Amino acid sequence: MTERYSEQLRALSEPDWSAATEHRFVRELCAGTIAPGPMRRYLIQDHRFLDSFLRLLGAAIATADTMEARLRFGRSAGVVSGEENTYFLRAFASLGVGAERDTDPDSAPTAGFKALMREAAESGSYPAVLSVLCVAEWLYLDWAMRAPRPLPADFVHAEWITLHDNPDFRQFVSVLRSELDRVGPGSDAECRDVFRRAVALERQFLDDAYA
Ligand SMILES: Cc1ncc(C[n+]2csc(CCO)c2C)c(N)n1
Repeated sequence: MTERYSEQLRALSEPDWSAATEHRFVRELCAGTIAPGPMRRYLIQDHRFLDSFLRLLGAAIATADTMEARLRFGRSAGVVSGEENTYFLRAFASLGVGAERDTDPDSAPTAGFKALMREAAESGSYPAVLSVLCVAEWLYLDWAMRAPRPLPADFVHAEWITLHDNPDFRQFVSVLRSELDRVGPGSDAECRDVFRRAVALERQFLDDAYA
């Protein structure tokens, strides 16, 4: 039996995929034991990631080759712009994040992600855009769905997990994987390159929370 194309890409991205999904940040977040310092640093950097991510979703809306996919990306853009953004604002208030939200420089992995997302968006290539989106969503679902229950009491921890493991999000990851299975093999070299670089950056992004 041949493996799904998206699963082949995931396997090729090892050992970075497992290093990210089993990262110290993930373990401490899911246990509710993560120190405020790394949580703050992570969220400040991640909020910047979200801005470029929205641009990438815009590129997916623009480059998708079916209307059905375009509609799905449009709905996801609404979620990221709504619920997800308010989580950041409430979490910043709870963690006492002030001016550093704007003044801290971009970390190297944040800058790398912004560059990769811009590159994919500007390529105009639906398979390249899908490769980055698929990593950013599927890798998060992969660790979030394995979080031990009950979830931590602090909403800063618990909500970051449920944002990445809920029925709508699972369905979105399933669409992204099906789309990549469908169009990826026609642009194999490009997808392998972009997917692998995105997974390496995910791992570095998590490492950076403890830098
Ligand atoms: C470095 C980094 N990689 C992936 C995600 C996950 N993520 C980012 S935007 C988005 C879409 C809607 O939730 C998702 C799942 C993240 N937050 N930070």
